[in-house]
Amino acid sequence: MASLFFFQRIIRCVVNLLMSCKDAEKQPIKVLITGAAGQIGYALVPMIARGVMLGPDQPVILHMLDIPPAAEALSGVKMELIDAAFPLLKGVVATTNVVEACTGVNIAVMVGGFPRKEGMERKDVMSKNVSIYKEQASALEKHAAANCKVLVVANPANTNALILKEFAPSIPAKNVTCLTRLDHNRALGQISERLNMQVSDVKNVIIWGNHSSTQYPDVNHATVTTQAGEKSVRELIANDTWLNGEFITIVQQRGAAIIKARKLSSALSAASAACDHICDWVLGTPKGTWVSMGVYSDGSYGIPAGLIYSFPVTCEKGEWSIVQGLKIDEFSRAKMDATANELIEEKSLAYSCLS
Ligand SMILES: NC(=O)c1ccc[n+]([C@@H]2O[C@H](COP(=O)([O-])OP(=O)(O)OC[C@H]3O[C@@H](n4cnc5c(N)ncnc54)[C@H](O)[C@@H]3O)[C@@H](O)[C@H]2O)c1
Ligand SMILES: O=C(O)C[C@H](O)C(=O)O
Repeated sequence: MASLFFFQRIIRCVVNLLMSCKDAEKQPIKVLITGAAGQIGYALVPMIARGVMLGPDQPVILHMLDIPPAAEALSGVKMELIDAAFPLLKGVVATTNVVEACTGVNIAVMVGGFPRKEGMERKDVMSKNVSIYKEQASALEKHAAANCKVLVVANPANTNALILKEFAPSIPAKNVTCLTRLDHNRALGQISERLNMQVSDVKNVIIWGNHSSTQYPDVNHATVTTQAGEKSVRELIANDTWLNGEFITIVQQRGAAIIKARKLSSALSAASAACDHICDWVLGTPKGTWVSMGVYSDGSYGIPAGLIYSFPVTCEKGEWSIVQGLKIDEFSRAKMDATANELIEEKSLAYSCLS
């Protein structure tokens, strides 16, 4: 009996040793979160520290940036991170200094900015936020790690990302993306609710274009795994009127519906989508599955080059590629062009705000 106990202890020690060697193999990844004292930041940082973004065996160091009026709240978030004793969390920098925040970061999640409030014009948010993104572009360009991957969450997300890309010319265009994964996940959620099926069985919806009410949620290539095999969403739902009407409007207006219900914009779902976006980008999309990401257009599907536009992408070895060759019908073409036109207008508005 005593020897069995001794043997078990030895096995446990060997397992612990192997686990700690495995842990020691991975260098911590430095993740910047701007606007970290805000509501998305508060939901996002524990997810990253728990391994939701980069995997359960990937140590992380969090760099949290906010502005001076939020410094005390930011220090409170740091205290809570320490109190949560996350095993993967190897360090926390909480600062209002943009250079300190950007130094050496491998991933930058840009959440900082002003959310639109009641009575504010689109231009009011645009002018405030694009100047933040112009300034932070330079800091990232000068101080982030080479090959830093950037995800812009703050609205107007596509145009902020474009400004960041244009004012950080040495950061490769393929490294600057914006969040439309929340819209993608919302579309998956609506389909699974309608069919009363598991959301994990639905895949390959597409969000085309802008993270705004002109986005086009497209189910023409989406499928559901059923006991009888893979079926198309259109075939299973068998209601094109709903799919071409109400479904699109629900997804386009979901952010506004959440603001109406919570009196605050979405935060937990936005944080979760940001983790999904980076996780798939870094670790790869499952075979046969694509996701939606706002990326720098190369002219695919006739979308003007030089916009940050949401496309279906697959990811492998830390690189995204736009899914090519999907059939686009007339209905989709019109919606894809309308959201591209809005992005062209936003781009010129952004430049007029900066001049
Ligand atoms: N793309 C998406 O899917 C999506 C979804 C939800 C919200 N959003 C956007 O994300 C942004 C953040 O939303 P929130 O609810 O967390 O807002 P919030 O107001 O709670 O937090 C924003 C934080 O950014 C900080 N900030 C302001 N200027 C900054 C700067 N120059 N540098 C660093 N930090 C700065 C603020 O002090 C604040 O703490 C908003 O623009 C919102 O519209 C995008
Ligand atoms: O902040 C908003 O305007 C809404 C947000 O972008 C969302 O989609 O939930």
